[in-house]
Amino acid sequence: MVQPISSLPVVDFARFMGGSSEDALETARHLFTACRDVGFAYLINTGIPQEQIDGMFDWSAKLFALPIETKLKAPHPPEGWFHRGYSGVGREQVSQMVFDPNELKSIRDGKFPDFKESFDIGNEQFGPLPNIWIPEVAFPGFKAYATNFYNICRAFQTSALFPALAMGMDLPIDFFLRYHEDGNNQLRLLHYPQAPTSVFESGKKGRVGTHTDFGTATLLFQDDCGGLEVEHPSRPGEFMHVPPIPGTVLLNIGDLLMRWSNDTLKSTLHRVRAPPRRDGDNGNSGITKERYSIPYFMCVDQDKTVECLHGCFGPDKPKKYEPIKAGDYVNMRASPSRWLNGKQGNRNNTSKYCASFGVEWYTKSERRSIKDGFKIGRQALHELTKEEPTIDTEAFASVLAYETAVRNARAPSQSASVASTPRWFRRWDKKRNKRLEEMESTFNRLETNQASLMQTQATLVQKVNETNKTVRKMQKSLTPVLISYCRQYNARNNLSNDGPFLEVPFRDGSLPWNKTFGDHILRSLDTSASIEDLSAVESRFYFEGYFPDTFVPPHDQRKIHIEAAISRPRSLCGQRCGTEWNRLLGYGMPQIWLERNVFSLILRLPSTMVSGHTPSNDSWDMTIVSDIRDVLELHLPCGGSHDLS
Ligand SMILES: O=C(O)CCC(=O)C(=O)O
Ligand SMILES: [Fe+2]
Repeated sequence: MVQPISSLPVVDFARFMGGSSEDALETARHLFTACRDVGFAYLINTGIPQEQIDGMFDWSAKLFALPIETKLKAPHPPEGWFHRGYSGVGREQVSQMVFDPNELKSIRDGKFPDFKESFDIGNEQFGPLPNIWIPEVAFPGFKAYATNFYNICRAFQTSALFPALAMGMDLPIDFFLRYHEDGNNQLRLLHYPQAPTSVFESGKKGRVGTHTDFGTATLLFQDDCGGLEVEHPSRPGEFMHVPPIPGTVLLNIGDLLMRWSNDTLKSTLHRVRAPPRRDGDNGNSGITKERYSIPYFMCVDQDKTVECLHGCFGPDKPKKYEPIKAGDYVNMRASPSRWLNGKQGNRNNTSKYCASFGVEWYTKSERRSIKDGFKIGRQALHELTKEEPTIDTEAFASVLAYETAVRNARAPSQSASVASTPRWFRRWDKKRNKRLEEMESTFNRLETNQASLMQTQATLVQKVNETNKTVRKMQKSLTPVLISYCRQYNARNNLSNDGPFLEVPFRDGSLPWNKTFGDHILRSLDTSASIEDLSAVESRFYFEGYFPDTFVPPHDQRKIHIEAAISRPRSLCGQRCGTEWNRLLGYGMPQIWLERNVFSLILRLPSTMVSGHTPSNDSWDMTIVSDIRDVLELHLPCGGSHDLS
């Protein structure tokens, strides 16, 4: 039965935060009695900015309007206790903790699964349970907004709500804060899609089944749809509508705080159904519009032990519960059957109620549909990571963080078995590792190949160097032949002064034409005229090239020597020298005559003049010596010339 109107208390935080100390105490007492008598209250003037709440609802609408593939880029892990990321419609059914199989069956035959989708967000700073975000590129701005809203809720919790509750219960003002240091809280965005009202009324669908929240307390923001129902404080089994009231935030107490307070504070049953029909609505056209809500669940730090609160027990009110570590309590709630180890569950060895969040509450067919949901999630994840197993996307990072969290932060009863790491994840992980191994072995192979290539390259370079050396040697030994050939050609075939001459290499084997010396480019000497045109500097370069280690004569004489070096001695032809010299030196003579004549000439000259090493100022003598050397070099075999090396 549902009462038409709610009669929840309203607690005004303006009087706690901005009023006198009497006002603050009065508000704190009011909060305490609301939590004691009803377990639910509307809070007003919380200081949480309305535009932030509206903004969060806008983001929530945008989020749930995303294509399913995008939403599943942040899949909620299969572990019921790992409340992070997106859960699709039908992924969860909240129900009371029930141990009797028949009762369980009757619940299952009733309204399930919950017709809603959700997205869970935790404290970004809380390592053990990392957030699972949709990659920023796929949903930019969401993470920043949601993180900020989470922090706003937490600020209200720590600066007003918990101090007020502690004050109202005559506990030290920071009492509850000391048990909530980790900020292990959970912001949940909920979306209930629209559906024909009849399906809710016939019980084919539910929104949220009857349950209590299991933590310390919950703040609940709801949109203007309605549908929330809370059990009447004094008439068990009767539910009253708790309509949304603009400017308010709902508060309700959770099971752990009820146990902690020796059942002084009340964790009240509540549920979400289709909102009440408005006057004149005969139900024929009834479509229950979609609904959004945002609960913020506050939880005790996992490692803190809660023990019956001061002021909540006495001679006439004995302690009902053993102290319990919050982590163990969560465990017990997540898997009560495992925790009870076959024993019958009852209100003494467990808490009174349990909102089931473990898959163990589902029937086989439900589990199958859940598995399908996971499959889509896995595929989305695979899509995201298959191209680059080491890609640094947020989703990949989330999964890695999730893996670490599953291994490290698994609640004690679950950590006993590594096998409880979700199978899909282990398979995916195995594949990923295999791919990484393959990549590594490919890389190693490539590295080995590269090393042997480098070895081959080194050998080749060595061979090329050796060949170059040989070529240089050959060139060196060929240089005199080339010099000889060119000069012979120039001398024999171009007796006139017009050229064109062949280029005669310098002694060092380099080719002089167009060679640069500092700013100078050596002009090519293809005619006698070009020799005549040489500047003093050019003639010096040419001279030094053809006669290294030799005394350098004046410019005019240099030109004569140069001409001699590239063709035939000018001094021995033309006007200054008669044909006798030509004949003597063998121009136009057969080789055999030439050699005989040259030797006879050498025999007639002093040895110092022949060697050409002795500097002499006598230009004529120098010219003759040079000419003779020239002829020797020109006409005798290479070995015959002492200068050619
Ligand atoms: O959607 C709502 O208004 C209530 C949700 C709720 O009670 C819960 O998630 O625990
Ligand atoms: Fe709830």
